[in-house]
Amino acid sequence: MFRDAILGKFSTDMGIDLGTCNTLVCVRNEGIVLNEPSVVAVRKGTNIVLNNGSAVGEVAKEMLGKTPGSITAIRPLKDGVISDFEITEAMLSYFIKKVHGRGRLVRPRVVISIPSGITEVERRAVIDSAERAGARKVYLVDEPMAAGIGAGLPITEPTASMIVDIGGGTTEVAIMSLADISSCSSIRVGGDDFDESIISHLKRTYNLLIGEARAEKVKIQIGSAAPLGEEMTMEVAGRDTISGLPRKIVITSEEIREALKEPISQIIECVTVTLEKAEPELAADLIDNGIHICGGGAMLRSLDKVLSQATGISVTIADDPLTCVARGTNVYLENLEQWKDTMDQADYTWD
Ligand SMILES: Nc1ncnc2c1ncn2[C@@H]1O[C@H](COP(=O)(O)OP(=O)(O)OP(=O)(O)O)[C@@H](O)[C@H]1O
Repeated sequence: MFRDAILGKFSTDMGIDLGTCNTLVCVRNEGIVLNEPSVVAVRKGTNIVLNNGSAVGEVAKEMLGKTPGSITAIRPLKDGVISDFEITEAMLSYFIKKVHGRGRLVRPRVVISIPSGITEVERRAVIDSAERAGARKVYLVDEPMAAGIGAGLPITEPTASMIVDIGGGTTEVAIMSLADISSCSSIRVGGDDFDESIISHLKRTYNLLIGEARAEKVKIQIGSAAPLGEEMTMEVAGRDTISGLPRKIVITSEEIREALKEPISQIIECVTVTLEKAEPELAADLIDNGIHICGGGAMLRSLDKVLSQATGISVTIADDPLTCVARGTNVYLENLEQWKDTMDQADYTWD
């Protein structure tokens, strides 16, 4: 305790929401200080990060799908978990250095939010990556708890709070009460699967190939889960799979909605399964308390409406849904001294 307090004076403890699409870093008393895409650009076939280790985040995302033969832009997390250990380490190392500053003498303590459904091996990979990236001590917190806190839900009270966090690679659904998770489910379906569905639809229907970045633009510009008051159209360019040449087409919001039906119904099923597992008293509370949704996927037009129709419970989109988990992680960070003994933790072994 005393050692931590002294070391804390020389380091900047930080909270990290390590996401499939975006990584957010917060610092005690300062809030969110970094919000960048979880992308790293490397020399092809190696783990050498370009620009002397700084081709990470926004710079690297711009390269996704546009890299020449010698460069690859990698997303080191897939479906909410680390799929490329070394690249994740390089990415975390860059972010930690950027926030912590090279001049600091002592390695920081780091609180990281992780999906609740991941395996012990996957948890260990997060801890190892953070330690090797420069953390002195790593504390893990459950993403749904952090999301609930970030959304301002009364998760410590004896009443049910339900959060649905629709990220890029995963959807986490949890019912919480008295500062604990009562029931939860997680599926490896999220906003990225919406993009994949759009890519498949254009390929199947129009023989047009588009990349992930363009599919995401289509989703954000005209994507929806329920009919819109005024339907929209959008021009999309890609490569014709038959002629091999670039081509432009005009698509409608109706057809994109149809293409998104499959991943949306998987998310709805995950929510209803969690509701079915809830204790009767907590299920009853939810009639009044409603469901809160967050994560970037929650911003898909009328997803809240469709979810409410399917469950019969009111659905609210949390304020600033993309930063909910990071803001909740920040609350853990602010209370690290009081709460650290209750958090899943791993020590850095000093030589
Ligand atoms: N306006 C929007 N409409 C629909 N989807 C959006 C919008 N803005 C962002 N998204 C999507 O949100 C997803 C990213 O959300 P978020 O940053 O919460 O995920 P993450 O935390 O990185 O992922 P995970 O929690 O799965 O690890 C992406 O799929 C992105 O396309």
